[in-house]
Amino acid sequence: MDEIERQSEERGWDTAKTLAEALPYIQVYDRETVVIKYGGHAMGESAVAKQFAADVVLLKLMGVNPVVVHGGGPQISAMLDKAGVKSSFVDGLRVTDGDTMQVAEMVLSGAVNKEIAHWITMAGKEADVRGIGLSGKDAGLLTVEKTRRTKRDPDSMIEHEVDLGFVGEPTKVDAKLIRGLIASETDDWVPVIAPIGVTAEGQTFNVNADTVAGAMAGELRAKRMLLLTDVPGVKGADGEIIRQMTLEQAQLLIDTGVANGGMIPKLETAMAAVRAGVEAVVILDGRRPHAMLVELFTEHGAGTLVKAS
Ligand SMILES: Nc1ncnc2c1ncn2[C@@H]1O[C@H](COP(=O)(O)OP(=O)(O)O)[C@@H](O)[C@H]1O
Ligand SMILES: CC(=O)N[C@@H](CCC(=O)OP(=O)(O)O)C(=O)O
Repeated sequence: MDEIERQSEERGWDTAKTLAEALPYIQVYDRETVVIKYGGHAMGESAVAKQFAADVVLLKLMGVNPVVVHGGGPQISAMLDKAGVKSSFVDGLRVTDGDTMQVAEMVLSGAVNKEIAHWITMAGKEADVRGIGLSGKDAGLLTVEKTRRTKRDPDSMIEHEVDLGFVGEPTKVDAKLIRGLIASETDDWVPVIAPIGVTAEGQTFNVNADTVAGAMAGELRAKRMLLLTDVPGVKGADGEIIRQMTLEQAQLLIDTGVANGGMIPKLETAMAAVRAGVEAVVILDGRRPHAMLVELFTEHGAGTLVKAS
C-alpha cells in the first residue's frame, strides 16, 4: 500500500468514527421537523448553494424532515438597482411600493425559489429526494396583515407611523399542504417556501423571510429552526459571538442596539418561535460548508442558540 492509499484508508476510518459519534444526535432528530431559513446573504456563489442543497438532502435521508424557507434580499436589491428603483430599509424591513413588490415577487417566487428547489432535486436524484418550490400564495399557505411600525422623533419625542407599503407579517399559516408533503411515507419531498404572503383581501405582500420561517416553525412545532446567515452567530457588545442566550438576553440586545439591521427580525423571530413551542432557534453561518450538520449532529454545535432558559 503506498502513502496515498494509506492516507485514504485513514480518512475512511475517520469518517466512520464521525458517523458513529453522530448516532445519538441522529436519533434525537429522527422524524422531527427542522425549519431552515436560508438567507440571501448565505446563498453566495452557486457552489455554496449547491453544497447547501446536498446537505438538505443528507438531512432528509438521515430521517429529518427539513422545510426550507428562503430569503433573497440582496438578489432583490440587485434587480432593483438594474431597474433603477431605489430601495430603503426600516429596522431590517424593505419599504415596498407597488414596483418594488413586483420585482420582489419575481425574484423570490421565480428565480430564487425555483433554483433552490431544483438544486435539492438535482442533489437528491439518486435517492429520489425532491425539492418542491412554493410561495406563501400557493394553497393559501400564508395569510398576512400590513406591518405597522412607529418611530419616535429624536427632537420632539413624538411617535409617528412609518408606512412600509406592501410589507406584511403572518397572521395565519395554513400548513396542511406542508404537513402532507413531509408526512409522505412513499416520497421524499422537501418543501421550499418563498416569503410572499396574501392579505385577507387578496393583496400580495412582501414578508421578511426570517418572520415567515418563524411562523412556519411555530405552526409545525419544529424541533429546531436554523437561521442561516452571513455571520458566525450573534455578537455581543464586546464583539464576541454569544454561544447561547435566553429570550430576555435577545430582547436586551435589540433594546441596546447591539443587534441592529437584519439581526432585529432574526432575534424577534427567534423569540416568537420559541414562545410558539419551537424548542430552540440557532443563528449560524450558512456560508460555511456543512454548518447545519455541525449544528445538528455534533456535541459542540454551531452559531448562537436561542432558548427559553
Ligand atoms: N449583534 C449582531 N451580531 C451579528 N450580526 C449583526 C448584529 N447586529 C447586526 N448584525 C448584522 O445582521 C446581518 C445579518 O442580517 P441580514 O443581512 O438580514 O442577513 P440575511 O440576508 O442572511 O437574512 C449581519 O451581516 C450583520 O451585519
Ligand atoms: C419585508 C422585507 O424586508 N422582505 C425581504 C424579503 C426577502 C428576505 O427576507 O431576504 P433575506 O433573508 O435574504 O434578507 C426583502 O424584501 O428583502
